Amino acid sequence: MTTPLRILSVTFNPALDLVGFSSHIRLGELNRIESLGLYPSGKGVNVAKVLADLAIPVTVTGFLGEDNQSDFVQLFEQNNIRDLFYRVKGKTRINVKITETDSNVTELNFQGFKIQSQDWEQFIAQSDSWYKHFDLVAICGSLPDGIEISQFSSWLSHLKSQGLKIILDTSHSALSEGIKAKPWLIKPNQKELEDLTNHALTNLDDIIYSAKILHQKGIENVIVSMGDKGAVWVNDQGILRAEPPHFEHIVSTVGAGDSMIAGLLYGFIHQWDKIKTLRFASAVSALAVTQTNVGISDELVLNNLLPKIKLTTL
Ligand SMILES: Nc1ncnc2c1ncn2[C@@H]1O[C@H](COP(=O)(O)OP(=O)(O)OP(=O)(O)O)[C@@H](O)[C@H]1O
Ligand SMILES: O=P(O)(O)OC[C@@]1(O)O[C@H](CO)[C@@H](O)[C@@H]1O
Repeated sequence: MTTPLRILSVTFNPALDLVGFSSHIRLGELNRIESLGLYPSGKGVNVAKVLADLAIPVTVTGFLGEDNQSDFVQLFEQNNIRDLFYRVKGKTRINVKITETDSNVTELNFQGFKIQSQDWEQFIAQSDSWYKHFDLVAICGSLPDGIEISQFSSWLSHLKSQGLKIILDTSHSALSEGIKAKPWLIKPNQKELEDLTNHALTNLDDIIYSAKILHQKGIENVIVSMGDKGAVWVNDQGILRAEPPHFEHIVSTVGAGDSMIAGLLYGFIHQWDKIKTLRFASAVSALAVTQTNVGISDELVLNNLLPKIKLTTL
């Protein structure tokens, strides 16, 4: 039997997500919001939450504000998530997420804490031994102020040179600079891919063309997520498209992409083929949009979703 892959999930800029519902948001006016929850989150934390629900051992790291860490600590303890977060002075940010009746989700993501150069230096010194303990490192979400983008990119290259498989799920300059390190997998959504290529991608052919170019540049797996239109996965084995079922009622799309990353990791750990892996990842992410928070709330519902994912080899 082969040794299971060991997973590290990194969140440099976590958040407490304040999730709510309003029939209609009026800009510039007072809006009364129904509270749906306050969840310790951030992209890599969400990935870990889903993996923990799927009974996969996972370690988390990144930066966490020491002044409001209790909800995170409780989450990690209750879910057996190994906590290697580096504590920094101050508070982790709160992000606001509001779903409206028409399923539109408005997100207000705040900037977060500022990382001091000594925090970054200590963090990367610790990361130098990751290759001994982990196989796959998922680096998820935005970079807080204080992390120089060029340092970030050369750090990624260093991790890669140590033999780690890097999954990079970020945006803006962290993505455009990060891909220079040729991560093993990236999962931009359509908007992130548009920003990266500087083109409006109006149809599936355009999206696939751009994904292929990134793949040819040395990124082994390029997966573009397209919200309710599903995802396409370009790698050496070809192009695979997944389409989720249609949901009349969306609770919150927040964390759908993170749930997809967790589902992909689950497939890699079990050495599933590409079709089985993307089917599972798509079902996990589709489940996420029916909930206020990420996670596998009901395995039966997840299993019922699996046959409803349409897969097409293109
Ligand atoms: N409305 C929806 N119905 C069904 N499945 C959905 C819907 N929205 C998203 N998904 C599923 O979730 C996946 C990821 O969604 P999306 O492209 O919105 O990711 P994202 O923008 O990275 O999300 P986030 O940053 O909030 O985690 C999609 O590929 C799809 O499988
Ligand atoms: O500001 P970032 O780091 O890009 O994204 C942060 C965030 O929007 O991502 C998660 C959903 O994917 C949320 O839990 C969190 O608030």
